[in-house]
Amino acid sequence: MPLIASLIRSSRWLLPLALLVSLVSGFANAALVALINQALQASGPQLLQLGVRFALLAALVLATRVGSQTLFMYLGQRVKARLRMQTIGRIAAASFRDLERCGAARALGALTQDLDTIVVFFVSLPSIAMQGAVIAGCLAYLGMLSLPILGVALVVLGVGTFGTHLVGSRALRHLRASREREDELLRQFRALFDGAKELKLHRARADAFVGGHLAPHVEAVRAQRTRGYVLHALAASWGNLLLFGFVGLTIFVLARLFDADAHVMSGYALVFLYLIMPVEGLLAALPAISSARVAFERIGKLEAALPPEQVRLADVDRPAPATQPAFSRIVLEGVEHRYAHENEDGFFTLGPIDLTFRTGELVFLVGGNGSGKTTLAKLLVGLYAPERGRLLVDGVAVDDATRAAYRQHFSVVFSDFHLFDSLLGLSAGRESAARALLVALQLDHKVRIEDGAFSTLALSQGQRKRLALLVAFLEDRPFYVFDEWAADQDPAFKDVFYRTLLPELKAKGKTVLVITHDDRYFDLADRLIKLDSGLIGAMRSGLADDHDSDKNSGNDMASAA
Ligand SMILES: Nc1ncnc2c1ncn2[C@@H]1O[C@H](COP(=O)(O)OP(=O)(O)OP(=O)(O)O)[C@@H](O)[C@H]1O
Repeated sequence: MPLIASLIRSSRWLLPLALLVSLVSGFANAALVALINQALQASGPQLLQLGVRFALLAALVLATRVGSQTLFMYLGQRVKARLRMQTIGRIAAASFRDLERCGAARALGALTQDLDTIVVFFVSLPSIAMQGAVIAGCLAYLGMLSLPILGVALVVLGVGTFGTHLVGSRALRHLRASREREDELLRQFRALFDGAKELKLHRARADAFVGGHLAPHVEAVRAQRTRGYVLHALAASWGNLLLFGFVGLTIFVLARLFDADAHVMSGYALVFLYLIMPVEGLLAALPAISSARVAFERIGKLEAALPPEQVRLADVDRPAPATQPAFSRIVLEGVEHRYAHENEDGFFTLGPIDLTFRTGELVFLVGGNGSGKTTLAKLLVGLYAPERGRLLVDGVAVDDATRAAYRQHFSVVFSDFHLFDSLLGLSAGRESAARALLVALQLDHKVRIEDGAFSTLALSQGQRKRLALLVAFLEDRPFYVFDEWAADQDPAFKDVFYRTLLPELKAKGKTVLVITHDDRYFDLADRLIKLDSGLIGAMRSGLADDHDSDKNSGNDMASAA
């Protein structure tokens, strides 16, 4: 698995060191058996010498055990942090469309549950390594006592491994399937909170959701996990059965056949007693190993589902020129986007769209629900790459490598905006401007800005939208897009938005696209574009030279409203 290989590489010398310490601990532990067996036959000064060696060896076992456990704990947490950052990096670098397709539940599951499973595995690695070393050491001692019996032990080991592998792979299938179901559960858990109002207000809905939706999923996960663990328990029992069979066969049959003396017999007894614990320990670790395998697979799959956008970072970091406009024209040329609806035959197709936006224009985008306005905005601002057609900035086409840089032209408040609780990515010098905006947006009695953070986000939806507008103003980008921003505002502030704030932006030379249903203000726009089932249905232009730049601009303005 490439993910494991990269983790092993990134741990550099720590993992081999931790493994080495575990092996030393395991072998030292096995050496104690031989020493104890010798001590059983010894007397006088030899016994004293063996006693000192026993004490030293026991100290070594304890010290290496503590050492390996500490190292693996440290490694486990380091691996978790590294994987977490790697996964976060992948999510942050993925395209918006891939993020939408993937969904938050899957990514959250990977970032929490799968990473925890991997850490549990890492933390159990020292005991696995030590137990492996004890078994190897015991087998070596067995070989010193009797080579034919070692041969039998190896055959038994082979049969045992084959059997546990067969059962274990079936168990793995169940664990894999139950983990998939858990992503769905995570999605449903979110609905418990997001839909709390709707559930509280409708008893039958709450019962149907909890009893009819959540409970069967919880039950299915339980059943599948249990099946997986029971199969692992069966594999472990199979291993134990073979061990006991081998011990019985050796003590009661083979030792007699090979005529073993008392020293060899006590050696067998000790080796077997010593073997039982680590063999059981290793078999008990099988579910943790399988779960970690599933977790690694899932993180790998998530990373494959979220390939990074091809970005020329130098372009993204380049500051936008403050004095001259960043563009004079943005052109959408035959642009199309299609959503495939899962479990449905239909597709929603936006476009082909031909449009031109110029510096300092105030454009209104109108249209019925589901006509494609937000989708068009996402295409315009570069969140979606057009499936057909292209975007041009002053004649230069935007491509995969320049799309991230292109997006930096826009400040957008979507209708499902997210408000961060601090002014991320804005210089500290913007705080005084932010305070002035709080006053202008009539929020200064509610919210303060301290150390670059809002004092509260516990606000009404309309107030939160004003804060989102504040953030957009602070960004001071050349192109503004507002998606039904005024829908939650009171009539007085709606008026401020349309009659004061928008003209101010325009006066500053900003291009503004306003998605709106407020027909009272349509006359304020330089241009009105109407979308109808994904196509531009009508346009009204206030600019004299507009009609020659847009192929769709010949329609009558009256029909637009
Ligand atoms: N993430 C998505 N995945 C699949 N289909 C989508 C997605 N977002 C929107 N759609 C579909 O695309 C169509 C257009 O949606 P869009 O949000 O662009 O419309 P809109 O004009 O902004 O609507 P409204 O005025 O209701 O906000 C809808 O029919 C919807 O079913």
